[in-house]
Amino acid sequence: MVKVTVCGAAGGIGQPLSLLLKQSPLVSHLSLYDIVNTPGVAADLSHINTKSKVTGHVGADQLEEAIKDSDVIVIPAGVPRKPGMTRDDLFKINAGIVRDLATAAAKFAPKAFMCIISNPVNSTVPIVAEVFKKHNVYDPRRIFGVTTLDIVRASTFIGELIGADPADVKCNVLGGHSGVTILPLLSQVPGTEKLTQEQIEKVTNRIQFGGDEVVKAKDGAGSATLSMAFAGARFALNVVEAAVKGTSTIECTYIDLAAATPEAIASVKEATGEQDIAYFSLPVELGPDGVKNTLPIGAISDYEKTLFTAAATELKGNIAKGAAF
Ligand SMILES: NC(=O)C1=CN([C@@H]2O[C@H](COP(=O)(O)OP(=O)(O)OC[C@H]3O[C@@H](n4cnc5c(N)ncnc54)[C@H](O)[C@@H]3O)[C@@H](O)[C@H]2O)C=CC1
Ligand SMILES: O=C([O-])CC(=O)C(=O)O
Repeated sequence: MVKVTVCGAAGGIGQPLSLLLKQSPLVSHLSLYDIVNTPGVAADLSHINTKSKVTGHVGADQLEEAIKDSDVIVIPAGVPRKPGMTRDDLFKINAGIVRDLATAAAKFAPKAFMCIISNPVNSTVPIVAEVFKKHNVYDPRRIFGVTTLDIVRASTFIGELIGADPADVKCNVLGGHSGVTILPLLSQVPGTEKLTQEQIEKVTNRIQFGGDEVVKAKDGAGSATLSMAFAGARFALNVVEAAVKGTSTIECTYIDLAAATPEAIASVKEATGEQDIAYFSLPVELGPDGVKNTLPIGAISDYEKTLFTAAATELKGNIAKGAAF
């Protein structure tokens, strides 16, 4: 029995994400929470002939029921960007939303795997961690910042460039989830040797600012929703599969380095010029308790080293802001 709760389920990400989760035979109860419209979304999805039960819960009064005993909680609740905004500009509104949802999770589903999509991810993950610490239920292995869209974008853009099927292109993307904190490691991807330095820098920048490309194209109507739903479902279902079936999958995800191995922590220190960073996205092997193992960064190019230094400063500021909130 696996209960997955989506908080923000009526939104641009929430609806297609819930649709993709409804298709999984691994989910037995899909619980949809939002402050609006979840009864309709739940009624609609409940007609799909997969075995999971769908329930809709609307408003703070129904949050406990929505969240209670969840195994996985996915949070795409909050406001998206408009052109000209940074992800950090969303902090003012989204920090409080995420804190309140995390508080309910800490009380009613303290063992749930928390998959945080709401931006700014670099800060919202530390917020969730601090809430869980306050309630004495913190396990850093169970809280994840969902950075899967960066990995999905890297596969797509690199695949286009080197003429490979994007589904076969695996590129680790480390660091955080905003602009220069997004660190795609192209030098580790077979087939990129043939790219010029100019091509490498251009595609790196495109991966780092892929979110802006969508925000600009949507022209005031929000940010990535469909590709995010795809990425979010992939991540959440990998977490479920690792927990239920013991399938070992490696996904890059933004975690508290308290859950990382000494080798992985040392590799972050080395790559960032000996900076102390509390949260970082690393290749994580998922298991029955969440983070089972973390892989070190591995060899990186001189160009990638310069990216790590720039990322570290911004990331540290984002983390401190979230933890202090
Ligand atoms: N991690 C990532 O890679 C990505 C993150 N995002 C972020 O995901 C978030 C959601 O984006 P969209 O779905 O496009 O926004 P949206 O505005 O379409 O949907 C957000 C939903 O959250 C709900 N909501 C607001 N306050 C809530 C509360 N207190 N409790 C529960 N639900 C609440 C709204 O009613 C709405 O249905 C944004 O912060 C966005 O920046 C977006 C794309 C990628
Ligand atoms: O760009 C945004 O604001 C939404 C997001 O995080 C992304 O698409 O990567």
